[in-house]
Amino acid sequence: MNSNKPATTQAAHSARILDGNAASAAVIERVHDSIERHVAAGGRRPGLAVVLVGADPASQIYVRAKRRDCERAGIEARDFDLDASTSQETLLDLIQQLNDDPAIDGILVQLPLPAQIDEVAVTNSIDADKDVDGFHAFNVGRLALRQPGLRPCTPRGVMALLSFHGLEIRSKHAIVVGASNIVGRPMSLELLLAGATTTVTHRFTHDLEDHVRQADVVVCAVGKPGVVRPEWIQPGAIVVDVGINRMADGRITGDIDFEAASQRAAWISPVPGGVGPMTRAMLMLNTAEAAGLQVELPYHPHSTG
Ligand SMILES: Nc1nc2c(c(=O)[nH]1)N[C@@H](CN(C=O)c1ccc(C(=O)N[C@@H](CCC(=O)O)C(=O)O)cc1)CN2
Ligand SMILES: [Mg+2]
Repeated sequence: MNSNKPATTQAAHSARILDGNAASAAVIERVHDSIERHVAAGGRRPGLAVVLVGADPASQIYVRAKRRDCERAGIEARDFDLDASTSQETLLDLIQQLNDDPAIDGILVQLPLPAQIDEVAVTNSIDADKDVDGFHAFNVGRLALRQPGLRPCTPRGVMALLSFHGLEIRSKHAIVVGASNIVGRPMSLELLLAGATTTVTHRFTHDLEDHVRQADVVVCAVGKPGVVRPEWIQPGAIVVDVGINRMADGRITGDIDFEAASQRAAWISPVPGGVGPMTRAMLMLNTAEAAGLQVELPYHPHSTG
């Protein structure tokens, strides 16, 4: 993880770095402290079921990293590695057992799932109180109605990354590029909740350039290098790159040309070392919260609007 460019290669650029490695380490440390205090007082260690179906190489990397994060956070990870040919019925049966297991506080089913399995049916079968990915329709609905419960990890991680660096986004004009269920849509709800004027663009949007040019905050989550051109970025904007694109040489890169965008933006998140580690840190935070623990955060969360 993070074996290529470190997050600190900023000397020649004007933009400051939104450092996901530092911010995520600080969150995991607080989660760890809270759990160890709870266990020392006789409480049960939080348990996370980590379910991986098949052998998608990227998913294997993420799941391995999440299991390592559990060790750092003091969370008991229980591993379920299922064959790629697993039926939907078998997976739903496992989820039912985990829903009923009092030692399990959180259930994570790594996405994407193999084609024979309906992702929506699976995410909605998880007990909403154990839905540490925040993908269940009930939890997304709560976010939409300003009653946040368990919140999707990547959008919550973006908000935490901004807060960690002291960035206030209330009243700013934010654009979300990409409207996926796991990032773009809940991202727009998080930004609304924090009081940003929020535009969501997607594959049917005309004039993406005009929208980006007006934005104080650009969150790009498409998974296509170059989809937002650096010259569209307003000088002084905050740029959050959620894209993860694997290049032929094995390196990963974001959706936006980091070097060029750094010449215009005031703040920018790198790939790797930006949003990715925050996604994993929020999974640890959500698991502690699902276990009923209160975690003192190393930043002031955005007030809700
Ligand atoms: N059940 C879920 N599935 C998926 C989610 C999710 O939140 N829950 N999100 C994405 C993938 N994802 C989490 O699982 C994820 C992506 C990237 C990273 C990360 O740490 N990235 C590193 C680089 C990693 C590398 O070297 O490849 C970084 O950006 O620095 C963590 C989690 C889809 N599925
Ligand atoms: Mg996520």
